[in-house]
Amino acid sequence: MSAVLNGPVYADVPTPTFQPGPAGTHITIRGLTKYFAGWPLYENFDLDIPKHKIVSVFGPNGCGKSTLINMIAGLIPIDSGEILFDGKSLKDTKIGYVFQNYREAMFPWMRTIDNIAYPLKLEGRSKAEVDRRMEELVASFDVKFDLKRYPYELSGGQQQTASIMRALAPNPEVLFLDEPFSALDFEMTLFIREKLQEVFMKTGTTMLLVSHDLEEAVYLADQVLLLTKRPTKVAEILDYGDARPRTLETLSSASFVAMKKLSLEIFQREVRR
Ligand SMILES: Nc1ncnc2c1ncn2[C@@H]1O[C@H](COP(=O)(O)OP(=O)(O)OP(=O)(O)O)[C@@H](O)[C@H]1O
Repeated sequence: MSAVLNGPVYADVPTPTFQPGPAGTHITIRGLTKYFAGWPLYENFDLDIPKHKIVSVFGPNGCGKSTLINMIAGLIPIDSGEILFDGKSLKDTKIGYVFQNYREAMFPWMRTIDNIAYPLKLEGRSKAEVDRRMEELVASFDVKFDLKRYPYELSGGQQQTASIMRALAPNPEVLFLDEPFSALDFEMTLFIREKLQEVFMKTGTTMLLVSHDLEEAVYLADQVLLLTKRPTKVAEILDYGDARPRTLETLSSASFVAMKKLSLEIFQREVRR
């Protein structure tokens, strides 16, 4: 009894209520905390990611760009916090993920076409549905290579094209792209960049893109999310509203150049801090 009477007195601290993001928010991140080996990478990190937009994540080396999208995509567990998609949890949300290393992303024992159709089969779609979706994807990606080949028989660009098709096959609500162009040559980078923009203009799929290349990050983005060094915070969020489709001419337009310059200034400020 005395243990109960003399026990610690807890103040009546209200538990913080979940603060939803502004209208148009797709992904709400609240109180996200992640430590690696006892060191904080993210601590009490909040972010709202808008719906039907492409958000490019940019920041100093090792600040946690990949870890951030991997935590949102559920590939890396978080220590604490909450991540909701339109108020739903990840398990009720359809997502797609494109890896930097396309060579390890595809099942080598499956033909390319079966790799692409795999998520549809996993969803239990009928053969007719799978065939219809595959035809749509092949047409929209203007595929000129033989999808009956095994992934290792294709060029790097063809493999990355196939892995983007696979990620898009089930019409995800969110597409995550971790350095999707970094292992590609320039010609293939341009091709895939245009394809992604076309898909985005047609479907409005929310996309989160990690890129080391500032030009590429800005070119595709509606919003550039600039991060600080770790423990990582939002340095700034810049809106970039140039009309789509963006083209090679966009790269020399005054608004694009100004956006790139401003992003670079913020990036350098954070690197030197
Ligand atoms: N499994 C892990 N164990 C320990 N530390 C890790 C682990 N994964 C990532 N880190 C560390 O967390 C930090 C963020 O890594 P992450 O790869 O997310 O950064 P990034 O910004 O994407 O990096 P880069 O710019 O080099 O691509 C780095 O310091 C990294 O060393």
